[in-house]
This record gives sequence, C-alpha cells and structure tokens, in this order.
Amino acid sequence: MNTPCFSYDMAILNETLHQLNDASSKRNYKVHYAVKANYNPQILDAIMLNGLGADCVSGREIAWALEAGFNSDKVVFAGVGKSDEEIAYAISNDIAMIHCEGLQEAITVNEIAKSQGKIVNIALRLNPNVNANTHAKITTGLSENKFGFSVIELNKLILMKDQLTNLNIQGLHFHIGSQIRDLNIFKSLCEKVNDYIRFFELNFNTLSYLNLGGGLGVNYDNPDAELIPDFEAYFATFEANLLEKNIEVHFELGRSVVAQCGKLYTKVLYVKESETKKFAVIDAGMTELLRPALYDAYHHIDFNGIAFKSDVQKYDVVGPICESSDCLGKDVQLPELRRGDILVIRSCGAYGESMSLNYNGRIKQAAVYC
Ligand SMILES: Cc1ncc(COP(=O)(O)O)c(C=O)c1O
Ligand SMILES: N[C@@H](CCCC[NH3+])C(=O)O
Repeated sequence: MNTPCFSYDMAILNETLHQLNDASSKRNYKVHYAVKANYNPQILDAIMLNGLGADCVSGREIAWALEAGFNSDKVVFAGVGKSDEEIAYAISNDIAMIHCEGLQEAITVNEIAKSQGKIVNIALRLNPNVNANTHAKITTGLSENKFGFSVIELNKLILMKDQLTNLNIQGLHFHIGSQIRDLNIFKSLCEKVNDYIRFFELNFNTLSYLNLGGGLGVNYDNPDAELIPDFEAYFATFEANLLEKNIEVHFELGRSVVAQCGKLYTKVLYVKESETKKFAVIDAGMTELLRPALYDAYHHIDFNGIAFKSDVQKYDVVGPICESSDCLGKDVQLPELRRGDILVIRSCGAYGESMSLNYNGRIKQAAVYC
C-alpha cells in the first residue's frame, strides 16, 4: 500500500448503516447522510443503497449525491452561503427541501423559484441557542454563531411571507453542533424545538417537516470499544422528548455514520530527538487529517509494524507540512519506532479525506476499500 492512504472497512460501514436503519425506521424517522463528512463514491453508494437520503451543502455535493443515485426527493440543501447558481441548480433538480438560513436567502430562493416557474419547499433553520458543549469551533447553535435565522429576521419573514408566493414554508431545521456525546444536550434541543413548533404553527402553517440535524459523536479515545455509535439511545432521546408525535422527523448524520470505518495508514519517515521530545515524522500530515490542527482533536494511533516491539516510548507524531500545528498526536505511546514502520490513525472516516488539502503541493492518494 502506498502511504499516506485512507482505508475504509465496508463491513463496518454496512453494519453501522444496518443498526442506524433499525433504530430510525422503527420510529419512522428519516435520515439524510451529511455528504460533507465523506463523499467518496463507494461510500455514497453504500449509503444510498441502504436507503438514506443526502444532506448537501453545495451545488457540487448535490451533483455528487445525484450521480451516486440518490433520488432528488431524498436530497436536501443546507448551508449559510448558498450562491444563486447553486440555488438555481437545486431548484432545477427538484430536490426535496432547501433549508433557508436567513431573510435575504429566502427572498432569493423565492425569486429564483419564480424565474423557473416552480414552488419550492423550504424549511427555516433556526438557531435555538443550545450549548452543544463540544469544541467551540464545531458548535453551531449559539446565538453568536453565523447559522440560521435570528429572531429579528424571522419576525421580518412573518410580515412578508405572503409576498413569497413561490415558497412553500413547510417546517423547521436545527443543527446545534457536532461530536456531541452527552445525549442530554439533544434533550435540551427538544425542549426548545417543542416551543418553536408552536411558534411556527401560530405564524406560518401546520408544520409538516422537522429536521433536527446531526451531531451524534463517536468514541475517538477508544474506537474499538464503540465501533458503532448507540443510535438506539440517540433516537430514543428524541422520541421521549418531542411532544408532537405526528410530524415527519428528519435527521442529518455525518460523523456517526462514517467515522469509525476509516483509517489513515502512514509511514514513519524519520525518528528524531530534541532535548525534550522524541518525534516520529510521518508521511501524513494536517493536509490529510486537519482535525488535530483545527480543533486539537484526538485520534488514536496504532502501531502496525512488521516485527513486534514491546518497549513503550512517547512520541509526538508529526507530519511533513511547514506548520508547527502539523502534529497528529502528542505524547503518543508507541513501541520504539524505526524508519519505514507503519502507523494507523483511527476514526478517520469522517472529516478526514473530505477536508484534505493540497497545501505544500500534497497529492491525494486513491483510497482503498476492504
Ligand atoms: C447543518 C449540518 N447538518 C449536519 C451536519 C453533520 O453533523 P455530524 O457529522 O456531526 O453528524 C453538520 C455538521 O456539523 C451540519 O453543519
Ligand atoms: N469538520 C468538523 C465538524 C464540523 C462539521 C460540519 N458542520 C470535524 O471534523 O469535526
């Protein structure tokens, strides 16, 4: 295998999808996969074949989802900065729903729909001001975050909604953040959502669409202890805490679907020492896995050498990129390393390859699937 290289275990992915479908379908919940987490065609294909919809954040993601075979009536379009071209593309492909994040965007969607002679289904993304208690850079549901309608803009929309004749304002959308491990946070979301449903029905129509976003976290510390997230407990939290039982409820999960099926294989280029540290310089860096540099994220690193070596040493596992933040693991306990040893970085299926960069002239290797 050439390194650095992403490897995906399709059996883990399929078992994850199976357990996800079991837990969601018994409650009649609909799940759209957040394409941004990993858009490799083989991954999209497996997800499409398992019956999920696609949650897209750009015109290209919509195109990838349609090319992968997702029916347009299972594709939704979210995002805080949709361009006019992307909106026109989404409307011309008759996707199921556009999640609108602000007043100007709603007006723009209405104009573009009118120009195409169509009525477009939209859901309003609201910012419920729930603290997801996750890393500050991946929290999205606080009023200081850029996402969703503010109360000021929502009130303006209520005043002008009858002029927006090419919009069918069907419901509400929320997404409070990512890598949420404490299910009580979703309980707090439901409490806010219960109030917003009443508000919506008072000011708009009967609510026929409710999308509660994604955000379910995975076990990065000990991936083997929890290869498949507890979807049953996740959906049960919503079932127990949503008061309105007769609404079509949607979710858009990314990380929990694909994180644990992916590993990043990398080779030790050099072992070197400073006065205070030992470094393992590897051939993968922040260009392949940005999460540690961006969010100080922890990824478990396994040794996968040819000969077993029992001495445990502490290494900072660093990449080749000209940035000090290019460190994929600090004080990682590993056997004594040699040039050419292979390390395996775990839980890389979500936001690994999809966030990879060409910085420093880096070339992306083709992923492998097993
Ligand atoms: C609007 C929206 N929906 C869904 C997701 C997917 O989230 P996750 O991968 O945490 O399930 C994200 C990413 O956080 C998002 O921003
Ligand atoms: N990309 C992030 C999460 C943000 C997802 C999109 N809102 C991560 O790797 O954890």
